[in-house]
Amino acid sequence: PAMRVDVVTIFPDYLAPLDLSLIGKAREDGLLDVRVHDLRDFTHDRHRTVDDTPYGGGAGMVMKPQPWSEALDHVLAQDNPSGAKPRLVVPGPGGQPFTQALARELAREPWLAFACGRYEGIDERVYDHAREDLGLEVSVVSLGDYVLNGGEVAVLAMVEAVGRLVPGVIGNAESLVEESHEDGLLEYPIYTKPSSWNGREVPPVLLSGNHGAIAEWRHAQRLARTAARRPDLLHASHATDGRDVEISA
Ligand SMILES: NCc1ccc(-c2ccccc2)nc1
Repeated sequence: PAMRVDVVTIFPDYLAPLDLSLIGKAREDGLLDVRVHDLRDFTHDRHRTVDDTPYGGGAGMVMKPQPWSEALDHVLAQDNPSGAKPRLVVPGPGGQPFTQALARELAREPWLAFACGRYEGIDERVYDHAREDLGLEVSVVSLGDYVLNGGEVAVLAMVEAVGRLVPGVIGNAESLVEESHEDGLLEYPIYTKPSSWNGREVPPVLLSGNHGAIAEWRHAQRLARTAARRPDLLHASHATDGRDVEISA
């Protein structure tokens, strides 16, 4: 069964990359049903106004609640005779961290709706309305502690991270296992032909055919890389054997 993904944004063209390559093919194959909605289609004034000044003062503008309410009503009503509900995901710098674990969780949902904020964000009553009146589960999700100009770029990243986990989207060619963050360690260095390039050799163990030694070397590299670059990811279960391992920066 396809996963349905709705995205509401004032910049629908920003989501055009979802028509390309992997996600695009998954859409053709009917594995992903991605629909992009222009928030301005749910305004009724001549200027298609979606924002206004913040109560309480402060810089910037706030997204008005009414267009969002009508956009969400449209999403919920479109091709939805059973009255099913999507999980609403709102990218924002103040959200819970987006992790591979959350991507896996979202990949199990039959229907996701993404709300792309712009300006300083969306009127808080939209979140309350979605939860209390529309009965939606609403998750505010952050891709990292930095501020973008809007949620569209974050949605592209999340749809790619989640979409590729939907069964059938990734062929067997692209392996899904042993990826960074799949089991909490960063990935090991990888090499391909030629074995000698630019005066630089591929680590001999990888040409040895000794699969036990290769697996050992790779695990040691993952531990060392994680210790060097992401010590926050290391925990007790990743006990090293104490031997030092040379790694690239
Ligand atoms: N964590 C990345 C991220 C996601 C969304 C936004 C954002 C900025 C302005 C308005 C609405 C959302 N910023 C950063």
